[in-house]
Amino acid sequence: MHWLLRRTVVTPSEVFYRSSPRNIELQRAREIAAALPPFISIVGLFVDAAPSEVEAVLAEIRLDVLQFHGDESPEACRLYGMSYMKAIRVRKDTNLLQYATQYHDARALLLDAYLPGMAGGTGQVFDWDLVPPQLPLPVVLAGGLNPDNVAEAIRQVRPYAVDVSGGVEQTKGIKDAGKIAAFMRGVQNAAL
Ligand SMILES: O=C(O)c1ccccc1N[C@@H]1O[C@H](COP(=O)(O)O)[C@@H](O)[C@H]1O
Repeated sequence: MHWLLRRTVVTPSEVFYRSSPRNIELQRAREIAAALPPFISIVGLFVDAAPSEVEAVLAEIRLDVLQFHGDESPEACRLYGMSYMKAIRVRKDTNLLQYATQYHDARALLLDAYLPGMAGGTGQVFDWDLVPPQLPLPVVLAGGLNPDNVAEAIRQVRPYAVDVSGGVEQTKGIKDAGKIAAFMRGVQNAAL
């Protein structure tokens, strides 16, 4: 789920990554997409998926944005001619300016925590001081955000949007409406 900060817009993500507890089958993803009101963007999350896998999803569901959360090259991200976000798992020596150049046509860089052996969705926060203030691409801040820390994260990083998964769940894969509402209040409290 992503929150754009200038306007409060919520964009749901559908996870197409078999190793994730949040992985969703095509049929269910289609049902969710069909139930959404108009003007809501749907993000499809992939981790090093084969092009045939991404194409199979695109043939069934109208995704608006692709979120590449693995080690996809810029060329791999461009294969579909669609808007995409590249997720970068940030650690001390990550050169985000270099990534912004490599993925210059991405709609945003999505910054997540680095945890060895894990693609993402870890619920871990990374050191927000590692985000340079003048990145030339919009930043979607992710990684361990929750209702208690999101306002501080926004004040410190000033991202274009925030993204949360585990921080608004009851159990892995099951979202909690109360926590989502609390998270939204946290976003509004940041008062940029
Ligand atoms: O949600 C997952 O299981 C997942 C698996 C593989 C890659 C990314 C995944 N989720 C995304 O990770 C970030 C941060 O999540 P969290 O808030 O720390 O739980 C977010 O973009 C999730 O959509």
